[in-house]
Amino acid sequence: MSRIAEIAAALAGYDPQALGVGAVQAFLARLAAPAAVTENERIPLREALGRVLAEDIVSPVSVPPHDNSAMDGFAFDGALLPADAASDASVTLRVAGTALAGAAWRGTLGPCDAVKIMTGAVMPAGLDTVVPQEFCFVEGDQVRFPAKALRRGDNRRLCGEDLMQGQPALLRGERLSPAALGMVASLGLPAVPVLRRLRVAYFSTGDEILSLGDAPREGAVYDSNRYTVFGLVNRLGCELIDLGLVRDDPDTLAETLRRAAGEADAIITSGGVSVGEADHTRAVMQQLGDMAFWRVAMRPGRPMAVGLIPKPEQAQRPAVLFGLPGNPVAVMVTFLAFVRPALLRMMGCHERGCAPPPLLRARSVSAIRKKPGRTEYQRGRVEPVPGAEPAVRIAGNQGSGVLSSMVEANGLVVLHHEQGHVAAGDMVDVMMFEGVI
Ligand SMILES: Nc1nc2c(c(=O)[nH]1)N[C@H]1C(S)=C(S)[C@@H](COP(=O)(O)OP(=O)(O)OC[C@H]3O[C@@H](n4cnc5c(N)ncnc54)[C@H](O)[C@@H]3O)O[C@H]1N2
Ligand code: MOO
Repeated sequence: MSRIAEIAAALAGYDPQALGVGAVQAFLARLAAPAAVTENERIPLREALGRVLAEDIVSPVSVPPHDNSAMDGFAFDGALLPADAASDASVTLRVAGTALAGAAWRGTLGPCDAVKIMTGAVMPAGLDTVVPQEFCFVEGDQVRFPAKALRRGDNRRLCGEDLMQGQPALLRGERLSPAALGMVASLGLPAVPVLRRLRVAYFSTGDEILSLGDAPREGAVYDSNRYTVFGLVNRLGCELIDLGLVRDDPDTLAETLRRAAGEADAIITSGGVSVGEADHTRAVMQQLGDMAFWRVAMRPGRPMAVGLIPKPEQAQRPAVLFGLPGNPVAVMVTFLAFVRPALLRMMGCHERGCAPPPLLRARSVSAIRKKPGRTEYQRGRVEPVPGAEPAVRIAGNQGSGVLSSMVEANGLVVLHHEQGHVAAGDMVDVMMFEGVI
């Protein structure tokens, strides 16, 4: 049995002519093998943004490396605070010295001594609490402050409270965010082991498509999908192999598809997956690979093809093909809902990192027409509303070829499979995509 047939057989109620969004996601979770990439390399931290860790990172040190102050103020022994937390008493101590960040104070303390301390300075031995300087009155070498607002241990950061020496700080499969880069740097590590970039080949199909630089001609449109996909794939940190624009000619299509499978782990195409007469794309895909052609119960993005295209060296894992519909917004929506999670899985990301963006609840300013029985994604602009839930407004023309409303939008209003019309003022789910795609 072919791999596609095997996965289809394992999914209850699989119907390629009316596949729900959830069923597509479940199918792709099986098709896109986790960690298609195994080769790894060690690279400088500065180059590692968006890359996927190939090994766990175990903390060689504790962070912070010592107990230190979280405030500019005075360090003292918290045992000197009155037992009654509500007490109006004030505490008066002698200031024995000053501890600076990077210059610890190492003097000897008397029983009622405090040390003036700066944020980040090492806590002097025996002192465990810091009173911020705003609460203090200083006279000569005496400092006085009200006890009321303070608890023992306040304003002190403990050694290892962020990361403990010997503990795993980050796990294999983490896609390195700016915060993760900073965290690795806080451990003093200048380089990280990462998996090699996933290689994604792309080509556009269609005789009516023009490349940039071509003179306009009647009935033709410029190839916008190539640039959208360039942006989408780059955002994920994959290597894009741009195979350009392929005419609707079976030999050229077959040659390009073979080349794509030879060079890449995944292949994305746009156009030619619907039922148009002049399209050879479907036939060529079917001839070269193990394919499924779907009508997904969604809008935009109804026709879609997925499959496996074997590599020239048969022993190697085949390339996963995502044949996206030609309409520019359908490309983006199917990428966000289906291709992106699958690519993340293939890149070696851990499960938590592979999910589509979480949904935000927002109040719809617009009434929205919606037929139950398919999932619809409408471009929307979410704005914060002071003191209330965020509001979402449907952005312009929702035609699946209209990119201007996609540019205006910052999220997709997700109208779920069973959902019907939405009245103005109803709450809806929005998949925020700013910074994601
Ligand atoms: N009888 C039916 N017709 C259509 C159906 C259907 O189910 N039955 N589905 C419609 C839907 S929905 C979509 S989406 C399209 C998808 O068709 P294809 O994937 O075969 O795509 P094309 O026909 O090649 O192109 C569709 C549309 O997009 C424009 N396009 C294509 N490539 C690009 C590109 N690289 N850059 C910019 N624009 C592109 C193309 O000019 C067409 O306008 O089929 C419907 N029809
Ligand atoms: O479902 Mo198609 O992708 O909208 O235009």
